[in-house]
Order: sequence, then structure tokens, then C-alpha cells
Amino acid sequence: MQFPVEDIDADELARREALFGPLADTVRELIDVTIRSEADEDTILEAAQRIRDVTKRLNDRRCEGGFGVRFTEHGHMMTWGNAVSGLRNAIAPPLVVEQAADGGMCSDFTLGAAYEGPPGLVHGGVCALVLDQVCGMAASTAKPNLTGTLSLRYRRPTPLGPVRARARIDRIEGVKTFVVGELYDADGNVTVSAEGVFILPAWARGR
Ligand SMILES: CCCCCCCC/C=C\CCCCCCCC(=O)SCCNC(=O)CCNC(=O)[C@H](O)C(C)(C)COP(=O)(O)OP(=O)(O)OC[C@H]1O[C@@H](n2cnc3c(N)ncnc32)[C@H](O)[C@@H]1OP(=O)(O)O
Repeated sequence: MQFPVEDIDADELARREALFGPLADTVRELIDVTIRSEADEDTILEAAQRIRDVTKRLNDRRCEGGFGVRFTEHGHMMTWGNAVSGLRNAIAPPLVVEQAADGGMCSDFTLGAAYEGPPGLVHGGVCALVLDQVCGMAASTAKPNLTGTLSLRYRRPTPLGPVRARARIDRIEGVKTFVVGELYDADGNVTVSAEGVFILPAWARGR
């Protein structure tokens, strides 16, 4: 696995964050309104053409493959393509994950129409996506751990809207970190609980 280092300082990092963050926010709004718009047919056709045009311009220069995990020269990690929390990823909710008082990880976020499964409810795969990330981050505060096994129990439906995710380390056994986590609805009920085994991969053990 490669982790490119970009030769940029804190000012340049801030400039890029301020440039690409709002682009992703705008595209996220576009995704939401693409699902929900009730505009007339001409407006939809014009929108599709204008979006094709601007997409073509953005495509003129781009990186190969995914964004990857990159570092600045001062060691700041940029996971900007991440499917759950990536600054440049418009399909990421996006989650801002913070250290909780119990040493685990916590995130409050909103899941709108783009994350729907059953009517008005969050898709079960999206619940898994979010819990994988938050549990993975709880497991990876010291070393990068990959998901080995993630077990979920869907206890009650998760309504679209405000959602909280929490995760913390239960125990560590050698290269395996056992993590527990939950999703909560806006009333504070646990909707999904997770148990995960996160593993320090063989390729990272000597590094
Ligand atoms: C140094 C650079 C630093 C910078 C890097 C920063 C980047 C990260 C930044 C931030 C992270 C925070 C965010 C992450 C959140 C998202 C998480 C994801 O979505 S991860 C993608 C999905 N997961 C996969 O794609 C894994 C695919 N599987 C594998 O790669 C391997 O199978 C792996 C690593 C899981 C295990 O392979 P082995 O060769 O390293 O490990 P072996 O030596 O075989 O086993 C070690 C121990 O683990 C158990 N084990 C192995 N596989 C297991 C499994 N699937 N489930 C449970 N236990 C397993 C074994 O039984 C063994 O246990 P015994 O030590 O003998 O007690």
C-alpha cells in the first residue's frame, strides 16, 4: 500500500480544504435535489446538459484511480476520497468523527434522501458503512487496523435525519482489536449495534 506525501504546508492545506470542501458540499446538494426535485421537464433537461458540461471541464485534469490516503510534509493525513468522511467525496454524508470522553469515537451527522432504504429509513448497508468507519477509527487511533469481521444487529429502524454513531475499543488481543459501536436515532434510542474485529495487517506490522 502506498501513502504519497504531498509537498504542501499548512496554508496550502487550508487553501485546498476551502476550495474542495464547498465543491463537494454543492455536489451533495445536487445529489439530494436530483432525488427530490419536482421541477418541470425543460428545467431537468437543461440541468442535465449543464452538469454534463461542467463535468467535462472538471475531467480535463484528474488523478488516476482513487484519491488514496495522502500525507502533507508535516504528517497531516488527507483521506479526502473516503466514502464516509472524505472532504472531497460528495457521496460521503460526510462524517466529522471526534474523540469521545470515554476515549472512543463519536459523530453526529444527518442522513438525508440519498441514504434511504425502506421509505423514510436509512438503508441497512449505509448503517454498516457508517459503523465500519467509526469502529475502524476507534480501533486505529494508534495503528491502522483493517476490518476483519463486522457483525451488526439491526434493533429498530433508523429514521432519516439526525443520527449519532459511537464506537470504542472493548479489548486488544495481539494484532486484533475488538470494537463495539452503536447508531442512535434522534431520540437517543440504539437502532443498530456493532461488534468488530479490526486487524493490524501483516504489511503494517513492521512499520
Ligand atoms: C503504516 C501506514 C500508516 C498509514 C495508514 C493509514 C490508513 C488508515 C487510516 C485510517 C483508518 C481508519 C478508518 C478505517 C475504517 C474503514 C475500515 C475498512 O473499511 S478496511 C477495508 C475492509 N477490510 C479489508 O479489506 C480487509 C481485507 N482482509 C485483509 O486484508 C486480511 O485478511 C487481514 C488484514 C484482515 C488479515 O490478514 P493478515 O495476513 O494481516 O492477518 P493474519 O496474520 O492472517 O491474521 C492475524 C490474526 O487475525 C485473525 N484474523 C484474520 N482475518 C480475520 C478476520 N477476517 N476476522 C477475524 N479475525 C481474523 C487471525 O486468525 C489471526 O489471529 P491470531 O493472531 O492467530 O489469534
